[in-house]
Amino acid sequence: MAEPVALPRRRAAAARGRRGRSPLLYLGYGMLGVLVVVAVVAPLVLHDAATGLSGDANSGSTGAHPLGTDGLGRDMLARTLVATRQTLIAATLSTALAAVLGIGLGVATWLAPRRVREVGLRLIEFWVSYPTLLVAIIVAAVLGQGLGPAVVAIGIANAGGFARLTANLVAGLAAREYVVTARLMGVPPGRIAVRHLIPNMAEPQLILVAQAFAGALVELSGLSFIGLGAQSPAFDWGALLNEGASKIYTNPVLIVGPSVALVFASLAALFVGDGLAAAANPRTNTSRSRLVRRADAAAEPLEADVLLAVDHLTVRHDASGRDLVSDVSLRIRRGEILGIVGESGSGKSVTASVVSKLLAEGLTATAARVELSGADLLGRVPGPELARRVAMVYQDPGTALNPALTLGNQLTDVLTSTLGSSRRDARENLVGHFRDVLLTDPEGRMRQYPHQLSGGMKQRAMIASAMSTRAELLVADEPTTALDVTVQREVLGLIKRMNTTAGTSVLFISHDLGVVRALCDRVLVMKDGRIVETIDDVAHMTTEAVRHPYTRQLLAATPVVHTSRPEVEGADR
Ligand SMILES: Nc1ncnc2c1ncn2[C@@H]1O[C@H](COP(=O)(O)OP(=O)(O)OP(=O)(O)O)[C@@H](O)[C@H]1O
Repeated sequence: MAEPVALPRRRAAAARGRRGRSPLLYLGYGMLGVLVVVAVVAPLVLHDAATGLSGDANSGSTGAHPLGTDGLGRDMLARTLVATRQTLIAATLSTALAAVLGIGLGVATWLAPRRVREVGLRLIEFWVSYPTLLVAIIVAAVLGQGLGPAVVAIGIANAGGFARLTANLVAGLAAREYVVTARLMGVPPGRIAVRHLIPNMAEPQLILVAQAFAGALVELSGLSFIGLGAQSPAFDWGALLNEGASKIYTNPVLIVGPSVALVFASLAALFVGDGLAAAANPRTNTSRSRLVRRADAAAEPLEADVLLAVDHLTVRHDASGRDLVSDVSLRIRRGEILGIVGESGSGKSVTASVVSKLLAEGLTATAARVELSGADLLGRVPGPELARRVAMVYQDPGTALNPALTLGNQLTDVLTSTLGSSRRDARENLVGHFRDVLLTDPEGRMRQYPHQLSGGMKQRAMIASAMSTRAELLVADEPTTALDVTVQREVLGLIKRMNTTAGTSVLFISHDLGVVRALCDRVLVMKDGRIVETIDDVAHMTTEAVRHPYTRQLLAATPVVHTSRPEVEGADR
C-alpha cells in the first residue's frame, strides 16, 4: 500500500485527537481536572480547617465533620482535600524522575559497548527483581526522612521498570531497517535515540508512566505510613492514612478520606495513561473500518460464470473525507486472472482490501454490491467461509509471516482452527503443496522459522498456504515486487499453475504492465482511484490498441518483456 493521504497538519491533528479519545480518556481527564482544582483551591480556602485545632477531637462522622476529626480535633475531610496538592506534586515529581532516569539508562545501555551493555542489562534485571516499595524504603532510609527524600527514593525505585522496558523495546527497534540504515549513514547514536527510538516507544511508555504514577501514590503513602515520608506538620494522603489506621478499630471513618482520594487519583492516572497511549499510536487511533451498501446505485445484472462482482465501489478516508477509490465496478469470472495496474497510490490495494475484507481502519467502503460466489461481502461472512473463498499473497512475504513461529505451526493454523482439518491432515496437505511449489526438503521447511528462508522461498510458502485452503479467489497484491527477476518468474509460474490446475481465479495487482501482460486474461487500468480503461485483449496490448492516454504512457514506460505466456507457465520448473 502507498503512503496514507496527507492531511493539512492542523486538521489532521484535530481529527487524530478526536478519534484517539476514548470515553475512559474523557473520564480520566474529568477526574484529573477535579483533582487539579482541589489541589489549587483547597489549600487556599480550607487551610485553617485542616490545621486549626478544635475541642472536638477524635470525633466520628458528624454533620460538622463528615469524615471525623483527628486526635487534635482537625477536620479529616479538609485535611484530605488540602493534602491533595502535596500528594500530587510528590507523585508527579517522582514519576517524572523515574521516567527520565529509567528511559535515559535504558537508551544509554543500548548505546554502550557490548560488554558494558551486558553488565548494564544484568544490573537492571537485579534492580527490578526487588519489589519497588522495598527498594524505595532502602533508598529513603539512606536519604533520610521527609517528603523530598521520599520522592527521590520512589523515583529511583520506579526507574528500574522504565529502564528494563526501554532496554527491551530498544533491542527490538535497533534491528529495524530505518535504525540500521541511520546507523550505517553515520547518524550519531544520541540523535537516533531521540528521532527513531523514543518516539516509537510512546505507547508502552505512556502506560508505564500512568502505572508508575498510580504506584507512586501508594508508595508515598507507604513511606509516610512507616514514618519515612511527609513529616509533621506537613501531611500527605499517606500521613493521613497512617493517622487513621492507628485508630481503625475505634474510629474507622478516619481512613475513608485518604483511601478514597488514593483510589480516585490512581484511577484517573490509569484512565488518562491508557487513553493517551491508544491515541499516541497512529495505527489504533482511527475509527473502525465500515462496509456500507449503497442505496443510490443499482447492482448490474450478473452473468452465470461470474465469481466476483463489485458494483459502484467507493472508499472514503473518514478523517479527510477524500475518496481513495471512486465508483469502481469489476467482474472476475471463474478461472480468470484479472490484473489491476496503475501508478502508486491509484487505489489498487485499497480495492483489493475490500474484496478480501481487510479494509484498513479509518476507511469507509460503500458499494451497490461486493459479491463473491454468491456470498455478500458487504455483510458479515464467517471466518471459515471467507477462508474457503479468498486467499491472499502479499507483496512482502517477510511481514506476512510471524517470525516467532515455525512455518508448520503458523501455516497449518488456518487449516486446523478455521477449516477444521486434523493437525495431521493439515501438515500432509501443506507438505504436499510445499512440494508443488518446489520447496526443497518440505518436511524440514515445516520446522523452520521465516528468517531461515530466502524471500523467494517465503513467497512460495505463502503460495503453498494459499493453495492448501483451495480458495476460489487468490488476491495477489504485488506478489513479485520484492523478488529478483528469476524468482519473479517462478512465482508468476506458480500462480498461473494454481489457476490452471485448481481453477483458482486471481485478482493480480501490479505496477508492471509487462508482468500483467504475461499472466493476466484481462486488465483494468486505475488512475486516481478510478478505472480508466479495461483491456480485454491482453496479448495484443500495444500503444496503438489502447484508448486512454495514461495507459499509453504506462505501456510506453514498460520495458519489453521477452517472455511469452507459455514460458511463464513453465517457469515453475
Ligand atoms: N489506511 C489508509 N488510511 C488513509 N489513506 C490510505 C490508507 N491506505 C491507503 N490510503 C491512501 O489511498 C490511496 C490509494 O492507496 P493504495 O494503497 O490503494 O495505492 P496502490 O495503487 O496500491 O499503490 P502502490 O502500488 O504504491 O501500493 C493512496 O492515496 C493512499 O495514500
